[in-house]
Amino acid sequence: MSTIGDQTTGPGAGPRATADIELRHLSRTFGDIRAVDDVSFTVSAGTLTGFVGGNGAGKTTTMRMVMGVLSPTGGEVLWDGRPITQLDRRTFGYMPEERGLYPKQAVLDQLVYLGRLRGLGATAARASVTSHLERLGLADRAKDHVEKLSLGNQQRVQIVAALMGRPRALVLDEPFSGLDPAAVDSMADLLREHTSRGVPVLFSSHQLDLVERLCERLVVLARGHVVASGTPEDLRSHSVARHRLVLSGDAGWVRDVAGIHAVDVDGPTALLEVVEHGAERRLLEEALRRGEVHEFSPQRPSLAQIYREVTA
Ligand SMILES: Nc1ncnc2c1ncn2[C@@H]1O[C@H](COP(=O)(O)OP(=O)(O)OP(=O)(O)O)[C@@H](O)[C@H]1O
Repeated sequence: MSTIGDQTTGPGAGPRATADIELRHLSRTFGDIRAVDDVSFTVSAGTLTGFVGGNGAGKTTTMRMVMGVLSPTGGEVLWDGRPITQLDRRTFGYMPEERGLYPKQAVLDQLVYLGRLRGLGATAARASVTSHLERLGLADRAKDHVEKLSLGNQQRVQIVAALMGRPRALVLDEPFSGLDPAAVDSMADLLREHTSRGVPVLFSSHQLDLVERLCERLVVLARGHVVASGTPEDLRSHSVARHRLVLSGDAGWVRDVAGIHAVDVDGPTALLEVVEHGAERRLLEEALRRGEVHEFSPQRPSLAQIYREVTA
């Protein structure tokens, strides 16, 4: 068995990895279903990229094509600027949607075995697994059979399986699902250590608050298409501006102001979208004419709001 990497255990040690994963016009059909349709984006070296989209949007299918589990019906995946090979993929850490641990094998033995399959030497595999189990609070469960672990702890074992050694890239399908807040924090720290040494990380998630907190870049998929991508700030700058208005009297009249969409009105408080440039000025003049204005402030759109807009 060949050995990939060195004897170091932590993700932060050793030389930097600096290659990108590029998806170019990737498509996949299943019969009549266009599960993934002309998807292009880059997971840049050292970048944590969140992959979001509703159920059935095509995230898992896309990740499977990146990992060579499924072949594309169109397009290609590049690694380091050239078509990706199975050998390249052996150096990636992958957490598939179907988790596939052996229930009746001890955690440590199973992970060391998986590390050996990934090309790690026996000593390096054991050292990396042990250090990851400690980081994820599972050191005392190393000798337990996987089936004895709670679902959340089985998920932690899956994380170790994907992150151990020194993967050159990470492709993680819902890695945060089922984790408690402490495990989410440990996982986030681990991912940051990988990105800080140049590893491109792509992970899917339905937890938009978490994606917003962690990601430097985002790709939003809907019905097999990329409907938005970029940094959270890029996406925000394309979002419809929202303002909060607080008056001394009832704010119901704002519903009739041209160019303004009243998202929510509750007594003297209104949440508004400015759909026509300059309408906020008209609105404010009218508000001042009618009485006191306690607050008129732009609202920073949440990722959840942006997500609803781009996938509508
Ligand atoms: N092996 C398959 N055979 C037929 N259809 C499939 C197959 N795999 C996926 N699909 C279809 O492709 C579409 C995309 O599915 P996919 O699992 O990639 O979405 P997803 O974004 O990962 O969804 P979720 O968030 O629910 O996991 C869906 O319509 C799904 O039913």
